[in-house]
Amino acid sequence: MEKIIVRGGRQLNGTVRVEGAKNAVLPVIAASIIASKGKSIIHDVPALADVHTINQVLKHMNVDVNYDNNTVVVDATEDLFTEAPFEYVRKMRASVLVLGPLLARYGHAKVALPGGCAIGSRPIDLHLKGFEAMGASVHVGNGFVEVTTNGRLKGAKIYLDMPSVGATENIMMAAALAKGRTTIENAAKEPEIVDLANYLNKMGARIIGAGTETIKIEGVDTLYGAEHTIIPDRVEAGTFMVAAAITGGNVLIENAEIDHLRSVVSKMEEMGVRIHEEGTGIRVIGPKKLKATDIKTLPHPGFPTDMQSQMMALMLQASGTSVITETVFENRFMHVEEFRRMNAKLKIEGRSVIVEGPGSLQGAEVAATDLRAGAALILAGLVADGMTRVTSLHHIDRGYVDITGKFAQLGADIERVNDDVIMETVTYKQVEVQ
Ligand SMILES: CC(=O)N[C@H]1[C@@H](OP(=O)(O)OP(=O)(O)OC[C@H]2O[C@@H](n3ccc(=O)[nH]c3=O)[C@H](O)[C@@H]2O)O[C@H](CO)[C@@H](O)[C@@H]1O
Ligand SMILES: C=C(OP(=O)(O)O)C(=O)O
Repeated sequence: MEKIIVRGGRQLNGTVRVEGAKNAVLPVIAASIIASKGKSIIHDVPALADVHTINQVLKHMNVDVNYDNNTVVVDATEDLFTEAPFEYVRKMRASVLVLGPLLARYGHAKVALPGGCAIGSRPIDLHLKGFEAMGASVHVGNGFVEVTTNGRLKGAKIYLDMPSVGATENIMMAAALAKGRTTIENAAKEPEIVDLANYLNKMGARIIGAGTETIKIEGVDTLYGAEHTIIPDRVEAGTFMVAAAITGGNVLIENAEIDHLRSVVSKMEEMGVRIHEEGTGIRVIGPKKLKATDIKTLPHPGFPTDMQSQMMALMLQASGTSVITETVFENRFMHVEEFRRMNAKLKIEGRSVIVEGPGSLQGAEVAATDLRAGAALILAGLVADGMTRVTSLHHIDRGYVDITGKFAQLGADIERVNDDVIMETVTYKQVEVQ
């Protein structure tokens, strides 16, 4: 079994570069299939398992996709097959983002139902309500959701019950080719929404207001391939910010956008961490002693749920009682049990976790329950006494490129090993000796 092994006690120092954002690149690659003319060239595409999955989804639909040297070239000008099967959606929920583009271009899309996952039930009802408001019919059966429309979608006024990132993206993509104007109210405001709107506008779409709670989309007849560079990954940047802070280190995080991280910066400063912009990056200097704080996850610009578990690791080292309240997902505390295996003092009370610090964390064998939880366990391992072994690495590989190499470059004692290989080698050596 593959494991990441961390031996705690090293301070992290140096420079690390952040990749293009996973949560921006997935909708952008999905959107590239709306272009019935021309190729799209997408730069700063991270070599993640999720990128591989979305590329596979596109290839399955007869799209010509080439990924080389962090650049994806997409040619979707041939006739496309409008289905995404369960084998891809099972691996990555963001596969549902092909619904909007396919519906807009072909009036038909069929995608396996994503189902729940380790952080919550994650329905897609808001995506579907949006499509229905634009005149589409939705049919759910045999594990699939099928969306169809006779002729072109029609622009509509759509109010989202909550500012869902995926629903905002799917509706924005569908509306780009609809007849007339679509208005999305209570839209998600995440930087990744802005990145997608910028890319769609380069393709010929007419979208204004992305990044605010009202997005207006004037439908056009055709979209064309376009060239685009993906924004930096604010969650990867945030993860390295915590790494610097938790080890009392001094790290320059390059290619990080401080404006995308205001809530994280503000909370970490409250904890005593020094943070400032430096060139195109962020410098983070950890204090000798961290202070406790409280956090509530919220849609952007509130504190991001994708940084909740990493901040929990940081709070475990802070003096006093901290409280984390998770309001975005109903079940995103699976990492609490794993932290407890490392001697963390944590108590779950409804949607909050009470963190008692500073703890004396102990190395243990722990499992990544989702991708951010995996990163958080590595962070805890950086300061734990002894050796921490993190398993279920497929989760981490969805969202982090070479996390082991990047931490090692900053001075961490960390390696990725395959136990099976070690066992085989040991057995072989024993045989030799005998
Ligand atoms: C690929 C990607 O970009 N993933 C991000 C995206 O996920 P995703 O787009 O799935 O997240 P949403 O913003 O849609 O979900 C937020 C909340 O709304 C609920 N909901 C959502 C849609 C819907 O139709 N009905 C409904 O009830 C969800 O169950 C959840 O409780 O935003 C999340 C919230 O910032 C992040 O944690 C994920 O990393
Ligand atoms: C929850 C996340 O991603 P996804 O929506 O792809 O599961 C994440 O990036 O933390």
